[in-house]
Amino acid sequence: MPAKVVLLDIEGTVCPISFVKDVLFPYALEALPDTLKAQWDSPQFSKYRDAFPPEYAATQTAFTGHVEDLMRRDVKAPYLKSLQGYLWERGYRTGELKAPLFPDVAPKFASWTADKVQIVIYSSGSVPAQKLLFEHTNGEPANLIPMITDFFDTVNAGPKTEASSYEKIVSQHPQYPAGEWLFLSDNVKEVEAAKRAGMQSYIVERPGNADLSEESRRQHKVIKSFDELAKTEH
Ligand SMILES: CSCCC(=O)C(=O)COP(=O)(O)O
Ligand SMILES: [Mg+2]
Repeated sequence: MPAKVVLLDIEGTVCPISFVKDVLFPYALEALPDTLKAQWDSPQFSKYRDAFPPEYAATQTAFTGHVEDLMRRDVKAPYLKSLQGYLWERGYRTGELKAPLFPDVAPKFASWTADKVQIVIYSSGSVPAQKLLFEHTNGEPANLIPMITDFFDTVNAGPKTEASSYEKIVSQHPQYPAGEWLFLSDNVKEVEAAKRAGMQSYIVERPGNADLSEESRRQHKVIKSFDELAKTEH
């Protein structure tokens, strides 16, 4: 059945993993010391600080060490993801940060929109960080937000490797049963969770992504570009 909703992962699916690891993460780490010095006790920053475990929210030194450790290990803790979105905001607003979408992404957003296919995002990045990214892209148009119906992260949906998270996302859009959703992700475990929830789901294999096992290739459809999606699939 053709999908009426396309649910998209971000990192490794619409933009390269290297943009996140080599551009966004270093930007956040560089912005951190000045942000802490200027805003540690400010009402606008305290919500990010207080979301950290108390032992790390106690001092700027402990906080910085924990942020560095989490980013080094790419731990997708919601309180880190929320802080990262805050730290990236200035970079996107000043034009220093711009999301390098794969070339097929923005044109496909336009054709899905023309075909009345809903575009929904589900990423470990926080919803505010997702919105910044899609508002500031290298695409044409640069701001893809008007084409996106909804945004989900691990806070409002749950972990991306659990079927219940995909069920929750579907429950937020009850006019579209799970079978009418197509989830696209670079992560095999996420694809498997979406399938357990009744969605259609394919692996997206982009340059720079982790290698896929032969077993994954046997069990799942793998695409290298959104252009490979036939009209019968969405
Ligand atoms: C949208 S924020 C930048 C990406 C990010 O921090 C992240 O963790 C992306 O993970 P994904 O679930 O999109 O692979
Ligand atoms: Mg991903």
